Amino acid sequence: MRRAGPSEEAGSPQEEEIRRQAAGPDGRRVSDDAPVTAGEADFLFSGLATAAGLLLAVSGGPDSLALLYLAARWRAEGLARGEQRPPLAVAVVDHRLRPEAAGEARMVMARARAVGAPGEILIWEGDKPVSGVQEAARTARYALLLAEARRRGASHVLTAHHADDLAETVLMRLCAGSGVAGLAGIAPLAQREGLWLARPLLSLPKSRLVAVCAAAGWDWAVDPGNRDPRKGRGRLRRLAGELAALGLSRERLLRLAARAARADAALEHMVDRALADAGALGSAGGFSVDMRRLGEQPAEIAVRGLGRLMSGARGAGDAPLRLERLERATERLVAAAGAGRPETLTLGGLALRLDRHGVCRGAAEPPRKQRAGA
Ligand SMILES: Nc1ncnc2c1ncn2[C@@H]1O[C@H](COP(=O)(O)OP(=O)(O)OP(=O)(O)O)[C@@H](O)[C@H]1O
Repeated sequence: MRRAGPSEEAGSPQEEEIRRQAAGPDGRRVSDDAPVTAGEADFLFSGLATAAGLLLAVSGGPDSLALLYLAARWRAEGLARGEQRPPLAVAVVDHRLRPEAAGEARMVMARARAVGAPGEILIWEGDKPVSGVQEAARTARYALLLAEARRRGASHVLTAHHADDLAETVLMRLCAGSGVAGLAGIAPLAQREGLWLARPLLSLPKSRLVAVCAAAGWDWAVDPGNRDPRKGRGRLRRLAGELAALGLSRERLLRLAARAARADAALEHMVDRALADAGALGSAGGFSVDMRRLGEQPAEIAVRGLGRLMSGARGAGDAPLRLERLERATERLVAAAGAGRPETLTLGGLALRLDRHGVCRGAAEPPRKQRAGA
């Protein structure tokens, strides 16, 4: 008898569960314009009930105002039923890049007060770079949010990333030729500098978050996330209809992300074993690994293993390693280890030295001056 294979049409387990919980008694599909129900929010926030505290990152756009509304309702209704709920606080970052941002920040503070959550306006002070300002703003934003969470004793920073953000990210990564980890898109929960970054709304389309604000009678700022339609994400957003007509719909992109995330988790599990097998030792500042043993693994596992050791040895704020460079470095080290030949190379601020026994040691590259004098 032929066993049924995995269904191509099934959504991610989380999506399915939300549809099941939110569908009416007759099991109808939830409309993309329906506000998020209290039952759905219970499910979306269920993993956060025992957190030490939640800091909500609210920009004043409809997505993050909906996050504020839903989290505050979930907390109030849960407490009223005698259930455990963490304290909430709100933070808005004024990057001092747009004059309207100050007014938007005040509006967010008023909403926070209205739901009884303490709030803080965080300012990105100082000179702004001429190029790459959006990237620098994002880095500064997360640093400010994490510092504020720490100050308040919150364990989690919550952002309002949603399904359209996730689909767009996957599309951008496809365009950039990313690997499996990149195609997994945005993680619903990730550790960042000893705190948690949580995105509880990732399975909901943006239209449902707009519907939450509309139903609550909450005005929102003209979406600060709206981008120039001629560039990057804005351009992809403009093409979304055409891509969907070709079959590259939001649902398919989400399915791809869920499958990539599943494959990524399996590969990471293999990396754990491969590194233990290759006697890997790592700390902030350096690592060592038997490259000959690591090189016996499939190339994907060797690349990830070396990448993980390097990330651990580098600073938390360092720019991520470029995948192509990591792939080339792994290839060179594995080939040299196999031939019993010493090799030295530098990558991402680390010097990687392979001895003739196949042991590779990575350490922070000495500053240029010191090297010149050495
Ligand atoms: N100025 C801000 N203040 C507080 N939170 C913000 C601000 N801007 C964005 N956020 C939070 O980040 C989420 C994502 O926002 P947005 O899509 O604009 O980010 P991005 O620039 O694409 O960067 P990334 O997706 O990497 O965070 C928002 O839903 C909100 O929770």
